[in-house]
Amino acid sequence: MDVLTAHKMVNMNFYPTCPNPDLTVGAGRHSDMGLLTILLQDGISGLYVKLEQEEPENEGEWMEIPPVPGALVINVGDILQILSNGRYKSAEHRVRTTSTQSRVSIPMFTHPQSTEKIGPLPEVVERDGVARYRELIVEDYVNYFFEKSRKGKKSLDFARI
Ligand SMILES: O=C(O)CCC(=O)C(=O)O
Ligand SMILES: [Fe+2]
Repeated sequence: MDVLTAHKMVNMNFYPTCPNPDLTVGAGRHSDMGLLTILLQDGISGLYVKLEQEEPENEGEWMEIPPVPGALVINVGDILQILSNGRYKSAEHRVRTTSTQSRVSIPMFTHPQSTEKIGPLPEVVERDGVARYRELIVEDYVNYFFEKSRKGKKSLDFARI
């Protein structure tokens, strides 16, 4: 792996109002698969990010990411976590709906080409003294990611040594 070419994909999400938001899943808890996600939210809140689990007092806590006019949300994805040997952690997030306002969001996902072989970058492995993820072909990770019903960040188990 010399140079990674980042591919981009833009999605548009529409979350209609739900009479009982507690009984609906807007977007279930997941991490994005790729490198970085650049997310534009409209003015309606609903996005939550799970706080890092290394801090035990925060275990299980979700933090709301309120929309800020003119601001973009940048999320780290699983493949960046693998490349950085775990230094950058992919952000587990979910979206809740509301009973009063529908919501639109536009994420732009970036990811390496599907034929690319990736793994923790050698410089980082040398520094850390250990590789925490194995080498894999991006396409295999993509397939695993979409085949498994994703529970939070479970899909990263595929790459973990
Ligand atoms: O609607 C949002 O704010 C986030 C959407 C999302 O997580 C995704 O499309 O992967
Ligand atoms: Fe997402």
